[in-house]
Amino acid sequence: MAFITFKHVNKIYHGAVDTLAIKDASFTIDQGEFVVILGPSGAGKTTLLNMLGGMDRASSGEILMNESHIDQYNKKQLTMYRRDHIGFVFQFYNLVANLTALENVELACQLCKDAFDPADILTKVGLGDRLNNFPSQLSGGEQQRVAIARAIAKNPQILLCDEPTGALDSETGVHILKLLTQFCAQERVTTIIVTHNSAIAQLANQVIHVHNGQIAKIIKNEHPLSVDEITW
Ligand SMILES: Nc1ncnc2c1ncn2[C@@H]1O[C@H](COP(=O)(O)OP(=O)(O)OP(=O)(O)O)[C@@H](O)[C@H]1O
Repeated sequence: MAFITFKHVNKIYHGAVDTLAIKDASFTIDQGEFVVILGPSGAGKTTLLNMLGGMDRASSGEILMNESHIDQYNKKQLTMYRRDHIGFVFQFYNLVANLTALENVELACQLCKDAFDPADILTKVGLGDRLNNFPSQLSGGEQQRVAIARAIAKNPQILLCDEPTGALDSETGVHILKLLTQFCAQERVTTIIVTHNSAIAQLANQVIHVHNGQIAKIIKNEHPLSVDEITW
């Protein structure tokens, strides 16, 4: 049994005009995999990630994590699922501006059962000497490292990253990808990255190509490249 399963998932956004954002998506992800969801703007990548992370619901179909039916969870169960199992990293970091780096990570850990020590994790991502800096006193790459520390410190089973290097120059992006791949390998945390950057796909065990709301193809990669080997 796979760790994560999507079976015939559809997502319709209801509005003045209904949008079928995801059509009949089926795939599986194993524990500890590094997965890239790749596709152009508007393809439905974020919609897939939000359903995976319990931030949004499928309109139909099944979503399972460890044999639990996420698609049937009520609001409270979804909150617990997000809190206990999911770490999120966003393109624009989403840090709290009036909290320091340390306080941002502490805040995310407060409600978690098995959280790591926030200062330890910030030190691991190379920010041991920046604990008391506010986001505005950090570079974009450093802010993203705080955001990764915040997601990792919860000790999640799944790390979901939406264009985590999208706002960074390529050199800083490489540092961020190294952190993510190292964490995935060392802690065996299933890591799923949404991007339109096909270079990043070379790092993945599995690449899920999304076009017009459909899974266009799924490529399994027995020998993913390391971050130093990829060409941008
Ligand atoms: N809350 C919403 N309400 C209505 N339509 C939405 C909503 N969110 C997304 N959509 C639509 O669903 C489709 C898929 O959007 P989604 O954000 O998942 O794409 P994406 O591949 O992540 O794009 P990008 O790379 O630009 O972020 C798009 O047509 C979008 O306009």
